[in-house]
Amino acid sequence: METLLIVDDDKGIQKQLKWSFADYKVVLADDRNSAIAAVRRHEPAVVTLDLGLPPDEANASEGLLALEEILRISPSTKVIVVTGSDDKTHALQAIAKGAYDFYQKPIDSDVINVIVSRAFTLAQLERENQRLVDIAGLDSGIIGSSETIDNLRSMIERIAPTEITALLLGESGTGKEVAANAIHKLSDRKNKPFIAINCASIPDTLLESELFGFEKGAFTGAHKTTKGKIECAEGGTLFLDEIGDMPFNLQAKLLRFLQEKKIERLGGRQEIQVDVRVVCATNQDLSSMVAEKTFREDLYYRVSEIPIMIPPLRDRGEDVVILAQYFLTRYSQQYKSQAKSFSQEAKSALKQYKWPGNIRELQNKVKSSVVLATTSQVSPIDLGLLYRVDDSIEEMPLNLREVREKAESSAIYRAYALAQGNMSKTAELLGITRPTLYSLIEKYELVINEESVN
Ligand SMILES: Nc1ncnc2c1ncn2[C@@H]1O[C@H](COP(=O)(O)OP(=O)(O)OP(=O)(O)O)[C@@H](O)[C@H]1O
Repeated sequence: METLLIVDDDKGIQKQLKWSFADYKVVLADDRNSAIAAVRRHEPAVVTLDLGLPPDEANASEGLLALEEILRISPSTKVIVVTGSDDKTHALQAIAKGAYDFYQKPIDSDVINVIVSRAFTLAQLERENQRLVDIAGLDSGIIGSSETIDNLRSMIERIAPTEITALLLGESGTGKEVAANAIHKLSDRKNKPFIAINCASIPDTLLESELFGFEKGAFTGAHKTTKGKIECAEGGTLFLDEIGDMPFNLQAKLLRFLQEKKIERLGGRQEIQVDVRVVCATNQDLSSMVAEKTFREDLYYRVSEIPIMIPPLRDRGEDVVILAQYFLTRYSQQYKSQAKSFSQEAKSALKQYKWPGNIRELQNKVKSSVVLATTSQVSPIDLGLLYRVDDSIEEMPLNLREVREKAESSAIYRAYALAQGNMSKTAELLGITRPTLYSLIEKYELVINEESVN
């Protein structure tokens, strides 16, 4: 239960307020000293403070001093000042000193309840944000507090200061580039460039010049000598994403750079010494590529001195909610949206979904939910996710029609999750046609992700 401190010297008002705040643990104080003692002892998130405290009941000097002291001891406390019916001046003075809001007597319990409950909501959100910042605040930038992420973070902290070549393995969108960047940021190279290049997204013919650079006149269109990504990363870190897509004929040249730290630009005759640390990533099975002779064995051993597995989001437990809240806060500020938190159903839906696109998919879903949400709480509908009520047998209704309906919607949800959102596969798994699936979804008012209707 949240603690609310009421500071008022009028016993009648104390009683009235205590009675109207039955949902909180109410602590009472009747002057500045007892108010300060209560703040230190009970650390209330919200305080209502009558500005007319003894020995200056007719004015606001004691109340304003109490406000300053409370905020000095506990700057995040939400103080709602209570003033006389026509005392706007002191109310505004209090706001200028950092009070959260003001309220003018006579007391209307409905109105003051709304103000206090909003203050608690804000305090709670601020606490949640602070918790996320604490978790995320680690220099690594890798958000999450699950055991798998803790292990990943400590592994990264250990290898970052060394020159070892790490091979980051994991599904698409799990945060391989984030991990590579963390290795860079926690190393002595942190003030030098971090350069990422995705070997799969650059045509084979261009990859060599992108990486190694070229001399003027090396090929048609090479109007001036240009440095490649390796030289641009001098002193820093080069992240080679999708290393499995490196063309075979370029692999020998890459190996030479990794072993001797020397490169030659395209069309150049001169060797250039470079000081670049390399981190690689792939979601392919490099060892079977070695067996199939599409990836050089010597390069494989050179790039995978330490293989690091980045776990998929579905194996990170509560992290999905922590990450979602982090993205929600970020996008809500960016889009000036009123969406501030997730409903209980939305949190369950986030945990139930399998996230085939991992954190990238989560990020995109949260981003659109921020735009779609019409209230401060994001629902599963805003996220475009299905939400399944977890029923234990004891909680199942005895009415057979209801049991059937619940079982059906639960089966639809499971099939949908197994089919990773593909509607044709969902229908196939359930042994029904797509139109029947759609009519069941409509009947049970299940929410589906429109993007995945295919
Ligand atoms: N732990 C994390 N904390 C915060 N954001 C994260 C985290 N992991 C990933 N992200 C975000 O998720 C998105 C995808 O991450 P990233 O590009 O690092 O994945 P990837 O595994 O390299 O993907 P791909 O294999 O498709 O290149 C990025 O926007 C990234 O900022």
